[in-house]
Amino acid sequence: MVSGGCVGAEGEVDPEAAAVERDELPVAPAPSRELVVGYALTSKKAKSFLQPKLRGLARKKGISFVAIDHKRPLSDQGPFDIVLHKLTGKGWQQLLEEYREAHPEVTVLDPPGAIAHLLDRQSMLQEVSELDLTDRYGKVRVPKQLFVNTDPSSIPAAVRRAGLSLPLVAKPLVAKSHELSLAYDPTSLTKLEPPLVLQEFVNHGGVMFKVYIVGDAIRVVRRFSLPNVDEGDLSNNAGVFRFPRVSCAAASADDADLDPCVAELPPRPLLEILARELRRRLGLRLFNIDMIREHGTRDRFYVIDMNYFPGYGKMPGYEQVFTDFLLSLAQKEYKRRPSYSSGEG
Ligand SMILES: O=P(O)(O)O[C@@H]1[C@@H](OP(=O)(O)O)[C@H](OP(=O)(O)O)[C@H](O)[C@H](OP(=O)(O)O)[C@H]1OP(=O)(O)O
Ligand SMILES: Nc1ncnc2c1ncn2[C@@H]1O[C@H](COP(=O)(O)OP(=O)(O)O)[C@@H](O)[C@H]1O
Ligand SMILES: [Mg+2]
Ligand SMILES: [Mg+2]
Repeated sequence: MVSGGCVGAEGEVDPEAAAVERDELPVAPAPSRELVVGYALTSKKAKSFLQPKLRGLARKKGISFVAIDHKRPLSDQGPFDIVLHKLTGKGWQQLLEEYREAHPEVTVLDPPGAIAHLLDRQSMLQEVSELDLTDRYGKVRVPKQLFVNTDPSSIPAAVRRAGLSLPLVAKPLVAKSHELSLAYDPTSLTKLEPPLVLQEFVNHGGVMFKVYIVGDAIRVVRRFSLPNVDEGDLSNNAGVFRFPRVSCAAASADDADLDPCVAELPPRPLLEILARELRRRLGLRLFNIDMIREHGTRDRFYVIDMNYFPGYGKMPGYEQVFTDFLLSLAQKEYKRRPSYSSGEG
């Protein structure tokens, strides 16, 4: 059996923490009053995220979660120290932007503009692609992909021109739509419904890695994924195969008896660089990366999906990670205040 694994980001040096250690900055006392975290989430998300264990631990640490009415101005509610949100809709975006402008002292997780980058599968992987990460621990790439918004009959020619090889994973442009399919042959490409992103299918042994990011913390879990496709499958299959959400919670692969070459977690230093760079480039603190290892290699990885504020309720130890993260934000905000630097804090 391959044991499950968690990756922490202890290797990173926080310059502020280092300064405190050297006694160059006074240590900020924990905020003496309660930390109020307003949340604007769907009821499904509130249920999966705000589990009793999280609420209980938060209460012990002086954090309270307060539901936000997404139809009313935020300034009439609260006051909040932190706002957590995952709602779409123009009305909400507008209310949130107005609130951010009026209350720069409140940490909004995360800025709507930065989130928008992950809501569209065409822009989602752009930073990973530009980063083109290669170091001694491995390479991280994006599968060759093509955005199509043309007449379906012209898709085979567009695919040929772009030099993409079959089979292709067809993904709706809008990331919150999860109706994906696999197209094995050119004719089946004409049955697809644009706008789509077509991505080369990469064999990876049926296991993928969910890399969860919460501020500076990183945790990784294994999930079952699509099996390899071989030459025989390619010549014997035709058509478009819709596939269900293979990476759902029920399919956690952390306790399965897996081929160690397939199941070995991506090297931690590689994930640390990847997460740090993406946090910085995207301006996001709450997201996840879906990664696969090219079958038959040890160190060639592909990022296939990224999600804003994913299903953290399934991340081992998320209660501790999240409450620590929220407290660290409060500390940072406290240190930014003028009263802190003038020594009155
Ligand atoms: O519902 P959950 O807990 O499975 O979380 C979904 C995520 O599942 P996972 O983290 O893989 O377990 C899911 O991740 P995947 O896209 O399946 O990789 C999405 O983040 C999904 O959000 P949205 O539908 O894209 O807006 C997430 O849905 P929301 O909870 O945000 O609605
Ligand atoms: N390029 C790819 N190569 C191989 N498998 C893929 C590829 N893209 C997606 N998959 C499989 O399809 C699943 C869903 O695709 P993903 O892009 O993560 O969409 P979603 O947002 O619905 O999770 C992945 O978890 C993985 O199992
Ligand atoms: Mg995914
Ligand atoms: Mg997704």
